[in-house]
Amino acid sequence: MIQIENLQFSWPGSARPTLSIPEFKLAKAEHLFLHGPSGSGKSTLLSLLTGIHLPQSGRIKILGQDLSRLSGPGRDRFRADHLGYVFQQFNLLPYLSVLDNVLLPCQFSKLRRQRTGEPKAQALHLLERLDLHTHLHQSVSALSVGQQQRVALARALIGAPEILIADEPTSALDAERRGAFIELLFECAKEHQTAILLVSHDPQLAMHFDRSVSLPAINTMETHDV
Ligand SMILES: Nc1ncnc2c1ncn2[C@@H]1O[C@H](COP(=O)(O)OP(=O)(O)OP(=O)(O)O)[C@@H](O)[C@H]1O
Repeated sequence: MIQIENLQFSWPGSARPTLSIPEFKLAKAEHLFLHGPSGSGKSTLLSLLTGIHLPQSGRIKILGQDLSRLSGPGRDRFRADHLGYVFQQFNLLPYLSVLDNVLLPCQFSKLRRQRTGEPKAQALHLLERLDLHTHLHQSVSALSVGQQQRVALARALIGAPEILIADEPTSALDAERRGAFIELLFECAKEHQTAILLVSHDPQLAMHFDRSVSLPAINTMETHDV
């Protein structure tokens, strides 16, 4: 699903690479928990896996596709077709309703639209599972941070992408909502054989995953804030 070889990435102006990863793999349908100290490069790695940034050297293959071989618009299309993602800042569109935000991936990707069959019905189902069905037509900017986090999960899951990438997706949720969030995540993943790569500082989440990896263990650069 994900294959990294000899990856090197430096932020512009940085004296040394943030990431230097000789090898990393995520298998089909594998659920991986990624952790590491603040500043160790977890979000940077996710931005490379989602094709938002490109490494200066090395290779990232997602579903066999080398991301560096795609154009910018090609990477956007690839991401829309195959990846569901929940970013730390959610990246919801504030002027759209909850329902329309969840439906967005089906507008950007014909593949995701075809996989859902009936996008609106699936959006409603996901929002109901996340206890957001009474907020369907509300603007997302009027929601609490925890509610926005759950909208971002529903948006990531619609249309059954092959890989779900999530950066601290439960940080704003209370224990009960975190339980519902994780339950839905794994239920959808099981149903569609979705691989999950989830970054979190919450060690309690690790037990739900097949494998737990510390970023400093795979990154040969020592970058974290001490
Ligand atoms: N847009 C950017 N431009 C320049 N440097 C950046 C940028 N984003 C992150 N960095 C730097 O890259 C390093 C890794 O940051 P990153 O956000 O990937 O860490 P992280 O492990 O996700 O941290 P946290 O757990 O606090 O979210 C840090 O030194 C940070 O300052």
